[in-house]
Amino acid sequence: MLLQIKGIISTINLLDIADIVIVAVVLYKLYFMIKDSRAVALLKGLIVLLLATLVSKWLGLNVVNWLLQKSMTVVLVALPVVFQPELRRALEHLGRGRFFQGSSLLNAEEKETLFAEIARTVAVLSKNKIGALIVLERDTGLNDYIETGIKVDGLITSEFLTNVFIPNTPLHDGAVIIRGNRMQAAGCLLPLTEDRSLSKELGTRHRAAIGITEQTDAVVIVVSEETGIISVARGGRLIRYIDCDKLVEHLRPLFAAKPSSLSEFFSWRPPNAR
Ligand SMILES: Nc1ncnc2c1ncn2[C@@H]1O[C@H](COP(=O)(O)OP(=O)(O)OP(=O)(O)O)[C@@H](O)[C@H]1O
Repeated sequence: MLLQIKGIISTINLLDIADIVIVAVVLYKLYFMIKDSRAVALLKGLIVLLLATLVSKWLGLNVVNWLLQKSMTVVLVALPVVFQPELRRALEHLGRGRFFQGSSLLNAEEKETLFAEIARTVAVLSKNKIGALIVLERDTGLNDYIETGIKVDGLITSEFLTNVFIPNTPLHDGAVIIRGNRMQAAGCLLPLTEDRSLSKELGTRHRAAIGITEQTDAVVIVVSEETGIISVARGGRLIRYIDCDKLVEHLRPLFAAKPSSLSEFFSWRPPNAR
């Protein structure tokens, strides 16, 4: 027995170890990607289906086994369709490494100015219960959504941004999209989330904020017209009841200069704050 183990160990070379490490890291990342997501429920369903298939084969239930095998095929074919947004985000994340990415649009000082202007705007809007939807572009281009609105090219200042959301003005309906420190468009239409587990009190403004962050890596700030509550959406999750003074603290890490693509890949976790 000991000799056998020694024999196996002596056949393992560096490439085998690298092979095992890569598979382990990929499985570990995969686990964190699907943890807390709807993929977990689906994975459980698949495991049940797999077990049922094995048991039916073991018991000799030929027709049941045949049916289960066919349904496994159908489920596997349907997976890319059902998880299109998740797959898209994962692939975009891979392609978003430093190697592929242009340099950040803003330097540290410009970012701080932008965040301060946004925080001042949000404070005014929240206090006066003026609804707002502010989308901050990150690495995923938002041109498709910019096209749905009215193009506006202007440096973000608190006065300018506040003005856009004043009720009954032409641009107040829909979302503002910001790239770098410039507004690209206002009155933009965003995709609504289809997440049925969301609280009924969240209307289309909040659902649009979550929707676009499911499909892109954008960060969205929402001010509720009804309550003045400030929320931040990212990665398909909504963090509510954000203190206006703390908004910058929420934004800063999301726009921090990135480490190399490799270390970013290994350190990535799906956002899970709600
Ligand atoms: N798909 C969308 N894309 C962009 N903006 C949208 C979208 N759907 C709704 N909105 C904005 O949200 C407004 C309606 O908000 P609604 O009251 O339905 O949402 P809510 O989440 O309850 O927000 P609030 O708390 O501000 O009332 C619209 O007037 C529009 O400005």
